[in-house]
Amino acid sequence: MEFTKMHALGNDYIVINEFDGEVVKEEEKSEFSKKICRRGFSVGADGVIFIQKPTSDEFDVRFRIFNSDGSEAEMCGNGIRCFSKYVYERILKKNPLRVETKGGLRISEMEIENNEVKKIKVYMGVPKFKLKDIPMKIEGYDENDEFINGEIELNNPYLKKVKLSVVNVGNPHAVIFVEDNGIDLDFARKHLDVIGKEIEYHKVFPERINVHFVEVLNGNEIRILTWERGAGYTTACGTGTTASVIIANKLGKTKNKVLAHLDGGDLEIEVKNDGVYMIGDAVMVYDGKLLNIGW
Ligand SMILES: N[C@@H](CCC[C@H](N)C(=O)O)C(=O)O
Repeated sequence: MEFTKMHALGNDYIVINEFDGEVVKEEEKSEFSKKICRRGFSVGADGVIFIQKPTSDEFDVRFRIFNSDGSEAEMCGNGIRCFSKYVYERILKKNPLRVETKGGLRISEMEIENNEVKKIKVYMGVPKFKLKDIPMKIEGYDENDEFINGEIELNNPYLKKVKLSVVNVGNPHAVIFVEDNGIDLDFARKHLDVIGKEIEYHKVFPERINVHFVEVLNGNEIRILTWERGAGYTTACGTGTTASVIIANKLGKTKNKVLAHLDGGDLEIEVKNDGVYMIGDAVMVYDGKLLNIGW
C-alpha cells in the first residue's frame, strides 16, 4: 500500500489517495488508522487523511480524516492544507478547490510557484455557537444557548473548575483563556495530559471536544497550547486556532486578523463577515510503501 507522509506545523498525517478507488475498506478505516498512527511500531502520525471522489457535483474532491485513536473527525485545518497541496500537485489542477468535508464545504485557494503549492488560504465556513451544534449538554442551559466564558467543574488535583467557551467550526472546540483562569501556559503544559484529557471526555461533551489553552499577547497575536480530541497533545491544530481566534474576537480580546503562535509554528486567521479564513502552508515529507502495519 502506498502512502504519503505530510505535516503542517508538525501536525502530521498519513495521506492515502482513494480518488480512483478504495484502498482501505470502509469498515476497516478506523482500526487501520489506529494501527498505522502508532509511533514507534508503525508509520506514526496524528491521523490519517483519505482523498476520495466527492458525493455531489457541488464539490471537486472529498476529505476524510481519522484521528490516531481511530475516531473519525468532521474537519481538520492542518490536514486540509496538506490535502489541498497533495490534490493540486498530484490529482487535480483545480484552484480554488471546493472540498467536501463532514463539517461542510471548505474552499482552498492556493499560491502556486512552478506547479508547487506554497501557501494555502482556506475558507473555514461560518462558526456555530449554539449548544446543540457543539454538541454540549449542561444543566441550566438550553440547546439554543451559547456557552461563552462559562464555568465547568473538574475533578483533578490541579484545577477544580475552568472557564471556557465553545464553538463548532466543522468540529467542536473548547477555548480556555489562561488569564481568565488565573493560570499560565506553563501550568497548562505541565498538567496538559490530565486536564486536557478530562475536558475532552467531560460529561457535558457527548461527542468529546478539542481543548485549547490560549494566551492573548496583544490585539493581533495569541499563543496556543492544544490537546486534541482523539490524538492528545499536538504541535498545532488548524481548526483549534480558527476556533481560538473566533472566540478571542467575539470577546473583544483581539481584532479580526490574528497571528497565532503554536508549538509547531505560526498560523494566520482572519474573521470576516462571510466566515473565517485560515492561511498557512503544508509539507510533503516522503512517499512510502507500507510493508507491515505493526501494532
Ligand atoms: N489537527 C486538526 C484537527 C483534527 C481533528 C480533531 N482532533 C477532532 O477530533 O476534531 C486540525 O488541524 O484542525
